[in-house]
Amino acid sequence: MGGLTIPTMDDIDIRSKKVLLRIDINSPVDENGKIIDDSRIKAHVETIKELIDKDNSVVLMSHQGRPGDKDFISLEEHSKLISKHLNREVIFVDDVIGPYAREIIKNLKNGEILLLDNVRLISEELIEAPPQQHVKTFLVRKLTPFFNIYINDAFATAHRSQPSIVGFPLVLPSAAGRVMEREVSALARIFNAEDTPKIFVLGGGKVHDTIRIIENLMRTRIADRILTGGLVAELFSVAKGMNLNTKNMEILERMGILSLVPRARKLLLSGAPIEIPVDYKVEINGNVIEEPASKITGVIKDIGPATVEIYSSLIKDAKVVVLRGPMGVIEDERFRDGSKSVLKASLEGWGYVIIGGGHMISALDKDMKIDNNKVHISTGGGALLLFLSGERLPALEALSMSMTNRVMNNAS
Ligand SMILES: Nc1ncnc2c1ncn2[C@@H]1O[C@H](COP(=O)(O)OP(=O)(O)OP(=O)(O)O)[C@@H](O)[C@H]1O
Ligand SMILES: O=C(O)[C@H](O)COP(=O)(O)O
Repeated sequence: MGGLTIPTMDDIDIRSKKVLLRIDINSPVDENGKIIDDSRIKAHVETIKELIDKDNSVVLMSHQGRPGDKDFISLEEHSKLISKHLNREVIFVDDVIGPYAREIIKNLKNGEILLLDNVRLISEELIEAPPQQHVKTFLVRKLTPFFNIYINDAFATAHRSQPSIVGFPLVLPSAAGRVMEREVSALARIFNAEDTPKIFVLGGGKVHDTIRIIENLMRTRIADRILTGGLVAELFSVAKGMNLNTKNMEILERMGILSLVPRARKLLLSGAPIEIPVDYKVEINGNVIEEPASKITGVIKDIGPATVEIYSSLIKDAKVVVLRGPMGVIEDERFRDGSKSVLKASLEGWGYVIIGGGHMISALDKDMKIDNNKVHISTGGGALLLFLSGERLPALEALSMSMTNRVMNNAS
């Protein structure tokens, strides 16, 4: 991807070794600190299974939240969920680099799995710095001697230049795990010039990030069409000179979105193929009504049925469809139709579909048929945004560097 080649588990000898496996099981938790969605945990089962089947002993490392936040919790419950999905025992140790953890790592036998506690208990893990600096951290220096191999399966943390992500690849033979590998090869399709037409369906509330994505799509001339929803659509509607009425303008102002209007105008003037909704579902005094985009009186909450029809027909002809961010306020059942309909059209079309972002993924219904050969559901949030903005992901750079280092070491 982006010219980077990264080693996978097929490129290194991973039999009967002691493996350090960086995963991302950072999960949403409720007010009592209980995990409410274990999809990231489930995603890593395949990589762990493969390592165990190859007679390795596996030490799992992950973060959860950040110090000071409510979701900064121990990984004990995570260990139980990994164990449940793997159907095998997972030892948990409430330590990361201390003598107790190191002793257990040292004595771990082939076929055994150990989960270390939240790696962000080690303050070094919060520092963003280049790999060469992170090689010198206590985390990397204390743990490296116990391992033969480092595998990074944490695509969702690929945008962080932290020691557990970029430090180990410089000192241990390293490779991408199966989740990382799948993400990278699926996302590489986005920048493959041969797969056209490509349609991007961009919605949600992270408008500052999304405008960077659109700027990159223009720079790289990757998108044939960009269909907007959510607050992204409102920004481009204002930039096109539509009158969204005072209430919606106040919301955009409060969220700092109006400051992006000049950038949005510049994109439109440079010929960006951006489509905006022709109608919306709005809320007025608790009631839901449909209004044409030219006559908005309520608060915009979803794209309307005419827009769904136009977007769906465009999506069905695409070779690659990328969906990120919902079309409306999907937390409210009354405003989920827009997101569900564009998802349905994408799944029914003949193109390859990439779905990213927690909200859009949560709009997938259980009865929607998902063909894994043509649908990729990304585990990445921030990492996916950065990737789509055309920026390099430190995790991939470090894995790529590890390969160059190995080639050089073998030659000397
Ligand atoms: N018209 C709208 N007005 C206000 N909020 C909106 C509107 N449309 C969508 N949203 C909000 O956008 C939020 C989701 O956007 P966001 O960009 O965070 O997407 P995401 O897919 O969840 O991203 P990630 O998983 O990376 O955090 C939801 O909380 C939703 O209510
Ligand atoms: O959920 C995420 O985006 C990743 O787990 C990274 O977490 P962070 O934003 O706290 O670094």
